[in-house]
Parts: sequence; C-alpha cells; structure tokens
Amino acid sequence: MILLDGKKTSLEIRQELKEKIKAYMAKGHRAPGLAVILVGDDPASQVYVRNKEKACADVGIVSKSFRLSADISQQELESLIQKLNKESEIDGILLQLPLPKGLDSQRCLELISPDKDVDGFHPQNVGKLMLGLPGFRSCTPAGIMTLLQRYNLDPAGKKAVVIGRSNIVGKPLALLLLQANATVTVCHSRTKDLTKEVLDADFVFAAVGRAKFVKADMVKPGAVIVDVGINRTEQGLVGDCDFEALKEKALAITPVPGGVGPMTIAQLLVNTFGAYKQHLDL
Ligand SMILES: Nc1nc(=O)c2c([nH]1)NC[C@@H]1CN(c3ccc(C(=O)N[C@@H](CCC(=O)O)C(=O)O)cc3)C=[N+]21
Ligand SMILES: [Mg+2]
Repeated sequence: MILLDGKKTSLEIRQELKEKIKAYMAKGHRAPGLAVILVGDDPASQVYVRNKEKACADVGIVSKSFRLSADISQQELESLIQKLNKESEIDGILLQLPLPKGLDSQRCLELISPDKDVDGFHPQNVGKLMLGLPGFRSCTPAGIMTLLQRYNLDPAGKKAVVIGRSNIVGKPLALLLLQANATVTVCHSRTKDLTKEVLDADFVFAAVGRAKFVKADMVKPGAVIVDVGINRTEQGLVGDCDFEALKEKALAITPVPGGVGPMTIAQLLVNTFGAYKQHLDL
C-alpha cells in the first residue's frame, strides 16, 4: 500500500514556493499578500485559519487577518471585501466558510474580485473551470489532483467515483477528473446503489462528511482512495473512509489527518502566488 502523504507533499510544495517567492523579492518586488476573513468563533475554522496564517508566513506570503464578530452586518462585511478588492498589496482574499447564520455567503463570494479569488469560488472562476479555461481552481480539488500527480497516479481512462456533490469539493473535483480524462461518476444521498458504483471504481474520492462511511467491502482491491472527510469524533479526527480496514485493500490511500487537508492549504498558497504574479504583470 502506498500512503499518499499530503503532509510531506505539501511541505515539498511549500519549499518550492518559498524559493520562487524569494527569487521575486530578490528582484525588488513586494511580497505576495493574502487577506483572510474569519467571521465568528467556530473552533474548527479558527484552527484552519491559524494553519493558513502559519503556512503563509513560512513561504513568505504576508497574511492579513480580519477576525470579525459573528454579529457583523452583511453591509459591513461587504464593505471590507470592497476595500480589500482595491488594496494593491493584497493579491488574494479568502473568506472562511461557513459564515454565521444571517450572512449571505454567495453574495460575498460574488463580490470578491475574480483576480483575487484564490479559493476559486467566484462564478467567473467556476465557469472557467467548467470550460477548461485558466482561472483559480478550488483548493481542495486542485490539491488532490496535485497529490495524485506527485505519486504518478494518473486517472486517465480510469473509472473515478466521487461521493459528494458540494460546490467546494464534489462538483469541482468531478470536473478536474473529467479534464484529466477519467470516466467520472458523481454519487450522492439519492444514489440508488452506492456500493455498486463504488465497487466499480479505480479511484474513489470520499467527500460525504460522515466518519468511516466508506468500508472495505465497498471498494475494489487495488483502488486508489482519497479521503476528503474531516470528522471530529470521540476517537479524534476521523476521515470519511475506514482507513484501518481499507489500507489492506487499496493500492494507495490518503490518511486523515495528513492527507488532503495539508494539500488544500498548499494549493491556497500556490493560488495566491499565481494571483501575485498576475498582479505584478499588470
Ligand atoms: N473559504 C474557505 N476555503 C477553504 O479552503 C475552506 C473553508 N473556507 N472552510 C473550511 C474548509 C476546510 N478546509 C481545510 C483546510 C485545512 C485542513 C487541514 O489542515 N487539516 C489537517 C488537520 C487539521 C486539524 O487538526 O483539524 C489535516 O487534515 O491534516 C482541513 C480543512 C479548508 N476549507
Ligand atoms: Mg487530511
């Protein structure tokens, strides 16, 4: 079994990025900048945002965090986004999701300037993904594709099953897999025979949000398994896959933690560097 080590791969990507940024700065350019907006005090979001800040500092991206109270108005949040859209040293804007109740996340995401949308959530970038045009790609799906590439696991011509159809993972991942020439099936809560679909897959991507949802008897021996789940249980952090049982059967599998999560953050840094390069060229 090959352990798809997202932690190690993300550190490699960060090292590569660090050197590229250093080279730009040696030429006299400013540092790349990322604004991170966190509304409310959801503990999981706080962990993610802290991880993102640390990762930025590590590679030489200046991060500017905005921690806002959960009772901020839609108008105040929109004003902050509009202000950040205009700031020339801010290359990327990340609005941590989910937002507290009462705030309209879709409206906020559409307000972020597409050239600063390092999360790839703006309809313009989603449209570009759909069309196969260059644009920012959603970090979790793009990070997963990079992880597979770095382990030489090519889904071209293979059957890929994505479990979950969210706008931030399932749907964009299905499009990236299609672009990589996989034969893609997207499963969800209304899928009639999930086991039948998953048993057929060479590549399984689990993004359901239920601890150990994918069991060993659901997958074909020799499948590649990518676990996108992060479930906080009494036994600690658990993925959407039953790792202990699946590791005997899989050709390759991602652990949780240390799999997809760190790759998501690495991709955010890569996207921010991409935005920076575009902004320097303008
Ligand atoms: N605008 C926005 N963009 C996002 O990219 C975004 C978001 N909102 N909201 C929440 C989800 C989730 N997400 C993760 C990032 C890193 C880890 C990560 O580093 N995970 C570690 C474990 C960290 C822990 O202890 O919880 C790991 O898997 O090894 C997990 C999840 C980004 N998201
Ligand atoms: Mg993980």
